[in-house]
Amino acid sequence: MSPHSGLCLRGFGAGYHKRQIINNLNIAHLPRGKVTILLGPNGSGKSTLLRAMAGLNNAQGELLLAGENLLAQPFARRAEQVVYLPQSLPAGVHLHVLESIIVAQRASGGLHSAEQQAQVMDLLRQLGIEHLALHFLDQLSGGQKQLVGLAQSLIRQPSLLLLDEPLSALDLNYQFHVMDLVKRETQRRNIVTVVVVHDINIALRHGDHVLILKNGELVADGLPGDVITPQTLAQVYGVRGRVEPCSQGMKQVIIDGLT
Ligand SMILES: Nc1ncnc2c1ncn2[C@@H]1O[C@H](COP(=O)(O)OP(=O)(O)OP(=O)(O)O)[C@@H](O)[C@H]1O
Repeated sequence: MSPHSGLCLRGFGAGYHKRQIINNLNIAHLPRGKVTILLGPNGSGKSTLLRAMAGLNNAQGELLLAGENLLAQPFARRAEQVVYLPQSLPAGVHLHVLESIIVAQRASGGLHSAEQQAQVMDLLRQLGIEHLALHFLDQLSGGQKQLVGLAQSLIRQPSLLLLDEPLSALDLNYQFHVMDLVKRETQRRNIVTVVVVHDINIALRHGDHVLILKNGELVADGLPGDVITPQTLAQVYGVRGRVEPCSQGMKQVIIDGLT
């Protein structure tokens, strides 16, 4: 596949009014149809990077999607292509789940109502939360809200999907379910997806590609099995870890302690 069809960052910078967090970041190619996992310690700049890509923080340099620089586009045009799911949904929204997803769908130029509703219900079914369709958002649990946020993001049909810790409030079953769905939809829609997680084993198991940030700098960019090594675990997180095959042959990380 041509590298021009995916996402490429050149001399990318991001930060806040008085504080630059990321300087001159270069990422050669994040492929379409693949899930890239973004790892890094607390405060390393993961959310800042995702928010800047979505146009929600200051950004400089080039953010090329299929060769087109998103930073040069008006915000409304970029918002059609890029969806960012924050770590938590805004509080105090008194809509029911179905309405909130239809609002997101309309914001990106949706369909007519019967078709709209069928598409939303199908997505809720795939996420295993169709029973929550008529519940109010402000009466859901943390994990249920997170699943609704994911439905709001997926319904908008972005070309670049940025998910900031979408698993943090989910139980083990939903973590697997969500990563499977995100992977399936990323492939089916042939989009670029970047997911922030803290669980190294999720990255190993579900990532097609891994980026690791530390202090706003890229310290690894490659296949999960190539970049998640005892050396990077020590360098990035200050832990002693082993990467071992489990009984089914899949790689897993075991942490023995601090370095
Ligand atoms: N609104 C803000 N204004 C100024 N600095 C900020 C702001 N938000 C975050 N920062 C700073 O930017 C740096 C990177 O924060 P960021 O939230 O991007 O990290 P992260 O890698 O997503 O962390 P975590 O894993 O803890 O969510 C931190 O030092 C943080 O203090």
